[in-house]
Amino acid sequence: MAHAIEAAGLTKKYPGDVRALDGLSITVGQGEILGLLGPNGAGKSTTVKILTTLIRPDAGTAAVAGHDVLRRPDRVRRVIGVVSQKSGADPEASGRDNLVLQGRLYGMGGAQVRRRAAELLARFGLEDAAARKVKTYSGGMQRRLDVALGLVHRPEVLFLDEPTTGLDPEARASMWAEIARLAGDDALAILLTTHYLDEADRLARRVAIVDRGRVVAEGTPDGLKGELRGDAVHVQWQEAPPEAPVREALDRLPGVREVVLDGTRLSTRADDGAAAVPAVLAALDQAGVPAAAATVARPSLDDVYLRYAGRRFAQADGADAAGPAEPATAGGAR
Ligand SMILES: Nc1ncnc2c1ncn2[C@@H]1O[C@H](COP(=O)(O)OP(=O)(O)OP(=O)(O)O)[C@@H](O)[C@H]1O
Repeated sequence: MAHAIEAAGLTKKYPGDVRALDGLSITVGQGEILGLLGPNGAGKSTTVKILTTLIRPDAGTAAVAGHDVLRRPDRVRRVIGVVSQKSGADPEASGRDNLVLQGRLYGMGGAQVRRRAAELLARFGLEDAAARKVKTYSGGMQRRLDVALGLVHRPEVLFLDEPTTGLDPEARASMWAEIARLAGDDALAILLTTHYLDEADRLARRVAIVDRGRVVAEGTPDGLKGELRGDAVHVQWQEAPPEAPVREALDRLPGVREVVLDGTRLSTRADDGAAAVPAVLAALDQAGVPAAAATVARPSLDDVYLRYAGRRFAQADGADAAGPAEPATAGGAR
């Protein structure tokens, strides 16, 4: 089997002429986490629905664990685990009963299913809460149970649709560790959809950036960031400056390129960010548009997204999904 997941040229239109997928292609190998990264509405959930046989594409092909999703959906369903955005657990039942019921749905018998439930409760740190109703669980515990439910029947391929949305930092970190173990120790192929750039950066061996229904960039997080030459320089104003003098000032500076002005914030790239900051600030001062602060950062996935999608991730997402930038050198803040 070449790949655990192989999708090529997927297209999908919804009523109202919404083109959710526009020729999307991805592959995921065994033991690999592919991060499908994109803002709200990019087409991530539609991709997962097609690969998990919930909906059919208008065109394109897809196979999961070697089974064609259109011709053998029954086989696909037996080898996949799906953890969707909305919890599938019964809040009125205990964690253990939820796991046992799920196992029975997959045809697992008495002792076997109880053993598997106990194993998963231990693995996900839910032993003490095993007999409690799920509605009394914290958000992090519920999410861990959701992942355990997706694993009861020992799938080969796991789909995790935004697994950490709404979790606090501690619960996110423990979920990340568990997901990494699933790909590492258990050699599961994992398709992880997320709109958190830092999550993709941290977890995924490869990232596919999806914008408007297609993959616009693909590679390892470090590889994608490494393709962006030089440093990212971010400039901040108290109030949005007029665009023309800002652009004219920066156009004249050698080594400064790819200027994107977005309200009070400007992003640009420079071969040597630390050296460029004083020149950038001086040029803006001279042009009558003095900035409040400037910082230098190593390129982030947000910068990668900006390069390929032509807009900032958070701007497309309508939320601060990018997380804080990681400053490598503090520039001339003032
Ligand atoms: N059943 C549907 N009917 C009509 N339009 C739909 C339907 N489902 C999704 N869409 C639209 O298709 C596009 C892609 O949606 P999709 O849910 O795949 O995006 P997403 O990347 O998963 O976003 P999110 O992060 O919000 O889940 C969006 O414009 C969405 O509004």
